[in-house]
Amino acid sequence: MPIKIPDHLPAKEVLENENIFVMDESRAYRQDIRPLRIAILNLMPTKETTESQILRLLGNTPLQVEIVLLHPRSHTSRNTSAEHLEMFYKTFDEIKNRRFDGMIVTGAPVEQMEFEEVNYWEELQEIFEWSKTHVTSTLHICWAAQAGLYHHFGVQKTYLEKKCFGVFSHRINIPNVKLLFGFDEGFHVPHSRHTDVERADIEANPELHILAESPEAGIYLVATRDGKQIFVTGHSEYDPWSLKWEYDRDIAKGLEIELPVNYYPNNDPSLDPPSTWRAHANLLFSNWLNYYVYQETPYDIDQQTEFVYQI
Ligand SMILES: CC(=O)SCCNC(=O)CCNC(=O)[C@H](O)C(C)(C)COP(=O)(O)OP(=O)(O)OC[C@H]1O[C@@H](n2cnc3c(N)ncnc32)[C@H](O)[C@@H]1OP(=O)(O)O
Ligand SMILES: N[C@@H](CCO)C(=O)O
Repeated sequence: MPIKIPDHLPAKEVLENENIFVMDESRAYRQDIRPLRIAILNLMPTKETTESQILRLLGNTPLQVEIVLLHPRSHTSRNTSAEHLEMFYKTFDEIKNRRFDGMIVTGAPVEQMEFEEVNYWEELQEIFEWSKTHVTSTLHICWAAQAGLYHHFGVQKTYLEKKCFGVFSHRINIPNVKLLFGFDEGFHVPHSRHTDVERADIEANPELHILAESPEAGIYLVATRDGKQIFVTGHSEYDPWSLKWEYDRDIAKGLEIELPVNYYPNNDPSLDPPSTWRAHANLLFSNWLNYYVYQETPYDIDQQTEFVYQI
């Protein structure tokens, strides 16, 4: 939440220069407050695990957040029960006449097929188009980041020779961007993917900015200039155990898989992996909710306004 301080207090300029978000009294007085409406399009097979991971991060804010869980109607889930979906989820058709302050689109284990082979691709494209007019800011995670970059900007994914698997160190590329407020210069994020996006393909589009990346794992955070679309190639939302489950699963299946990098103490898979990315994950989600959703969305959500923020 922003600090509200008197309009002409000298500390206002000092804090603004340090990138602390300060709201003067006159703006604070004018600001109306209501719960934020966030849609979560959950494409993961392990939907219940992902629900906890994302809600844990969205819950770490003083803002009230109202959640609408979505699943693609054009896909029959193998790993989540129909009862669970019936009880807790809606489909796009049921909500497409509403507007949302924010939307999160999760990853999905379909990255090794072409986008057009994914059976809900057409529906996802329809949702991506709708998000441009009905959602203030959309956060795309892992495969959804690749899908969104491809749909909106024609960025192709590329196949990695070896799975990018582990916890990698990252650095900030552009200082003073609100999504990265409070971040340390170096921070850690898990990645778990067989595909990638190329720097040159992102840089070729002047609308896109690479906000953070990793020398080993590559591009991590990309945003449009107005912050309306955020693309996150890693899994900051993962639990400490998520990479272990994936590693154990692949070993049990007899798949070729190396130990996740920089994960187990002494690279010993019998030892408990510590979480080294939780603080960053919380900050990423609360910065997004605060600066890209809450501060930008209109009080009357059905009223369309232009974004004022520019990176
Ligand atoms: C790059 C990223 O975004 S990473 C994020 C993805 N990571 C994860 O999902 C990690 C957790 N997932 C898992 O561990 C595994 O997917 C498991 C254990 C749940 C299932 O593994 P498997 O049995 O080998 O795969 P399965 O055959 O069930 O297919 C996996 C998923 O892909 C879906 N899928 C397969 N083919 C298609 C297709 N053509 N179009 C759309 N979805 C497809 C399956 O339907 C299933 O998803 P669902 O449960 O929502 O229906
Ligand atoms: N994180 C994914 C990558 C495959 O899409 C997994 O290992 O399940």
